[in-house]
Amino acid sequence: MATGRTHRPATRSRGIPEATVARLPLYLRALTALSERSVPTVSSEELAAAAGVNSAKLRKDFSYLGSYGTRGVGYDVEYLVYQISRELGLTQDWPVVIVGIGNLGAALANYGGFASRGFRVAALIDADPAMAGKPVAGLPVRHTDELESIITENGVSIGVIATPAGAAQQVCDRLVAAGVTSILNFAPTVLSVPEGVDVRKVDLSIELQILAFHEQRKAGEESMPSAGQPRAEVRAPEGGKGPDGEIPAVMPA
Ligand SMILES: NC(=O)c1ccc[n+]([C@@H]2O[C@H](COP(=O)([O-])OP(=O)(O)OC[C@H]3O[C@@H](n4cnc5c(N)ncnc54)[C@H](O)[C@@H]3O)[C@@H](O)[C@H]2O)c1
Repeated sequence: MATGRTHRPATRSRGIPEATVARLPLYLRALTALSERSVPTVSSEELAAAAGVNSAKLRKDFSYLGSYGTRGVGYDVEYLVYQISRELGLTQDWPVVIVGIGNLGAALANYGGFASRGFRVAALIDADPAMAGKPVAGLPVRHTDELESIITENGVSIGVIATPAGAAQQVCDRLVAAGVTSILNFAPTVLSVPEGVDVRKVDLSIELQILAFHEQRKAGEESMPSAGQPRAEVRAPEGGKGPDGEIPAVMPA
């Protein structure tokens, strides 16, 4: 769902391509589900299907981790969960701040899935003085005046921006100046960041627009005259569909 824009090379220094890094969370999600069902091993085909990824690509991805599985047995689920978590840096706790505690920011703050994946919401920050001190998801909202001290005191390196688009760049600049080096941006605007700062953005309306494209194409196919008639070519967005008909809108190749 997120599109990334980083200043990093396509291959990280440890030799794992960015596209592989982007698929690791998909494998981890599928493996975690298997682990919760106490499944001990999984074949590359089964795991690829569960993650919505091609199995040859999965084997190539795992070779970067030095994980080749055992012929006839497959991959050890628990070990892969550990290995991928370690590779993604999830074996440590990441304090995160959310800036902009409106409809979206409050919903994100209330989402329990961050904590279970190693992301602790350290503080909720908003510019509205009327919100300061009000509890949201068990945390008092802090005023933006405190942004820099909150970042420093909590050792925060990841910031989430859920402000209106017009405020996002200024919030981003303050976060970066205070020491944040990774930003998840929900505001519908492109952020400028210095070298070494990673930005991922999430835009559900872009996902809906891609689905609308496919809906339109399906409707066009249904009303198409029989074979032999000329038809206009409609190109699918880059990436095409996944194995289960899923449209990987932003999955890197
Ligand atoms: N990415 C997505 O899929 C998606 C989905 C929904 C909303 N959004 C975007 O998320 C943002 C928030 O949407 P919302 O519905 O929660 O809006 P909202 O108006 O309910 O909340 C915005 C909050 O940001 C605060 N704010 C404004 N300027 C600020 C600043 N400089 N510093 C700190 N806080 C500030 C406001 O006081 C308010 O509490 C918008 O940009 C919206 O377009 C994105």
